[in-house]
Amino acid sequence: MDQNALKALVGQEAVKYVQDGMILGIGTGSTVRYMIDALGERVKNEGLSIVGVATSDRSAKQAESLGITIKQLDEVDHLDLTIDGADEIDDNFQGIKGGGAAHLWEKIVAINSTKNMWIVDESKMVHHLGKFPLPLEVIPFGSSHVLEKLDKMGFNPTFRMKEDGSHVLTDSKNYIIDLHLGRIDHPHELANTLNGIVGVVEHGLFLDTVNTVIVGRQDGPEVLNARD
Ligand SMILES: O=C[C@H](O)[C@H](O)[C@H](O)COP(=O)(O)O
Repeated sequence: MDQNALKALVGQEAVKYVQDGMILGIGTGSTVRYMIDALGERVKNEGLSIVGVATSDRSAKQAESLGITIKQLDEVDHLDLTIDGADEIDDNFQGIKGGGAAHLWEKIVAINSTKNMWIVDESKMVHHLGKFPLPLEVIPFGSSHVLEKLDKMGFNPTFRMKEDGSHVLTDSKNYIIDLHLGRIDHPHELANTLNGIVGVVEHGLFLDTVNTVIVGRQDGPEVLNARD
């Protein structure tokens, strides 16, 4: 199976955990796209009744096009389960997200969700975080000074740019700075440091967040329980 087939596999597996009446957080990314497709099938074929809260405009649009009811986070009083992708997951089930520039909304949805499930192909499982550049969502105002500060701190930062030379913009119209760290030995310490930098809205370290990971492996989906 190629990478896309593994992504489709975990997307289809994840929707088996969705129950009638749930309020579901819907993540973002190429893996979640398959999950949304599979969810749309269940809504259409089984009459599954759920409300989705999307972590990006793209996911909301796709879900609505498939007949899935979407509400804003502030219109619901809780979320039962959120299904999202990830860029890296380490041996302690800590993760990096934000490769698709959606980690701010994803984190807000995740912390308001009773349970969090991540779906990934096996290439995302790593022993140590940090090979994947760590995304930061930053306010455009003064962002070059934030970049300079991050550079002086040794974080090897770059703005994420489009091919036309303009900044990648998040759904909140902010910029993304990627930190090329190579290896993150102390993710909680790094998270605290980044939380203290004015102008950084949110970083892509998702620590102590996920309950269940579904990994797409060549011999089928593997379900890992991270924490209850
Ligand atoms: O910002 C994007 C999200 O955090 C995605 O969930 C993450 O980047 C994984 O995306 P993909 O499934 O496309 O690898």
